[in-house]
Amino acid sequence: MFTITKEVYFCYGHRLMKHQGKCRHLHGHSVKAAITVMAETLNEQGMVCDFAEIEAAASEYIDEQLDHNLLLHKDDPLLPALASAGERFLALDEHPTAEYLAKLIFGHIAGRGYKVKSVTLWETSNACATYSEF
Ligand SMILES: Nc1nc2c(c(=O)[nH]1)N=C([C@H](O)[C@H](O)COP(=O)(O)OP(=O)(O)OP(=O)(O)O)CN2
Ligand SMILES: [Zn+2]
Repeated sequence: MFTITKEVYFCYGHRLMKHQGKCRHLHGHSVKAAITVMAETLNEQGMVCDFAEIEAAASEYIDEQLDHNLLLHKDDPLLPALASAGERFLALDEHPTAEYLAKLIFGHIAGRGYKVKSVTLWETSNACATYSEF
């Protein structure tokens, strides 16, 4: 089995409503997502696929949905105020943790036909979460 990994960088604001500490308050992160795609055989170019293909598949989702956005749980009481102020935000079905964001990115890239092994989201320089289905 071959694997390749492409890293993409983006940033967002969020808060974790149920967090017992400081993360329940609005704050932001500049993050790295490491996307690993696998293949049993190489294509005619000798690749799993071009790194640029993974970046393109990731960026079409990340740039539109996550990057420079405010990621909040759909039940966050801030949502009505943000909407009436005309602020951009994304209301999520689950808490905007690194785990859930890794799963969202995984789902998008897998949905584009790539055999994704894992997505690891580095939320800080020393903390990451990984989603995989294999
Ligand atoms: N399992 C998870 N734990 C935490 C998440 C998460 O997404 N999944 N998120 C947060 C905060 O949003 C934020 O990422 C803070 O992380 P943390 O590493 O605790 O914060 P610091 O950078 O302040 O850590 P230090 O290493 O102590 O500087 C919290 N937990
Ligand atoms: Zn955070």
